Amino acid sequence: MLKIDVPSLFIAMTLNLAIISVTLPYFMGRVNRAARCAQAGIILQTAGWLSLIASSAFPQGGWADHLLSTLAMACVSSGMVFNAMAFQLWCGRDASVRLPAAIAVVMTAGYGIGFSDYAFRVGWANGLLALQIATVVVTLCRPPRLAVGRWRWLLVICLSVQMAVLACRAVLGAFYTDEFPNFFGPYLVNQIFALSSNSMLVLSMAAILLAHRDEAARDLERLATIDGLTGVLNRRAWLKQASADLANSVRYRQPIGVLLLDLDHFKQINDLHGHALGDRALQLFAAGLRAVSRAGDTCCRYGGEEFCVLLNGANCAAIMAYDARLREWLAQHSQPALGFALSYSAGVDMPIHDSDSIDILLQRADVALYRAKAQGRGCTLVTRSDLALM
Ligand SMILES: Nc1nc2c(ncn2[C@@H]2O[C@H](COP(=O)(O)OP(=O)(O)OP(=O)(O)O)[C@@H](O)[C@H]2O)c(=O)[nH]1
Repeated sequence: MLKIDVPSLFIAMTLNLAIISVTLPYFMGRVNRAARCAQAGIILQTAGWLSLIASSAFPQGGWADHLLSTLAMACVSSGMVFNAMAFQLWCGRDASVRLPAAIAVVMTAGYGIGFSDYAFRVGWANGLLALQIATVVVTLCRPPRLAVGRWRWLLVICLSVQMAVLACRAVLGAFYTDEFPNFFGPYLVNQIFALSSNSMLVLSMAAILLAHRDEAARDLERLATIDGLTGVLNRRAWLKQASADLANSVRYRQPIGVLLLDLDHFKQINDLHGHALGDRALQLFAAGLRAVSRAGDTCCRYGGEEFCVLLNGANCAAIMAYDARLREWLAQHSQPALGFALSYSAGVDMPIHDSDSIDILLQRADVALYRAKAQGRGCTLVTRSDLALM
């Protein structure tokens, strides 16, 4: 008959947790809040298990046992709070974990106060830890704000197993104390808990690393598509999006247009006010584009001091209205923010033939922009006079 030695399993698990706590920051890096929360959660869980094992070295019910066991409960439950924060962040939500945090506080306080009553403390601690995990499972099951991988379901499985075993321990400890008189004894529920804790630890680590990899992939995607200085799309990402939008607008016979914008005398701005203020002018301009854009408008930094907007569902009048809103926004904001008025020239184009590509639209808009510059800057011209009728 196979003998399952409960204390050895718990010691092995605590050792694994300790090794993970030390090595995880090295492999994962402390790159963002979610990673730091996950690492803090694992460190606290390790501290909790170490305290629990240390408590068994002292006389049962004595002050050292009382202190170390209560500390263990505080660490384990707050470790779960930090892990829950990481899960929230990885799902694209804010790190709100009020309910698990409140359960951690209430559970630890009640455990410390009622420590002398074995049935109470075991029922209370295990029951509330199970409830705390249940709140985390429910949150994980809610639809995430970001497209996340299957790690979410892996965590749901791991946590649900832990929750079920904790709930059993709560019931046995509180109502069938004779069958569950201590934590490290060779009782079936202890053996199941020790085995499941070990295997769930391995699976949870895999899920955490997968979640972290998901996030790293999202960061890379963002870096590859967003202009670092202004926060709007870069040219490559915009061209991809604009080509798809143009194809759709041709298919569904919807109007669409391109507005190519170039800041006026930007070299002079850099020369007179310095490169840093030049950068701020670019950021302000991008903020203006975002402020006046509506759903369906996609703007990007086309390069240097040149920007581009694709206006879905917009005819020429709507594009000129966008342009007027932008000029008004800049008139209000550029002087107070920069100390000088920021102006731009722009060219507008819309498709003539179904086969017109986004590159052709941009080429024609660039010709109109060139004419606007030649006419003295600070104005927006359309490529052909008949566009105004579209
Ligand atoms: N501060 C800053 N300047 C930039 C950036 N990218 C490009 N520039 C500057 O933008 C200036 C563009 O100058 P030009 O192409 O001569 O255009 P301009 O001075 O705006 O003249 P017009 O377009 O004819 O009105 C150059 O001096 C570039 O160095 C940037 O990221 N930050």
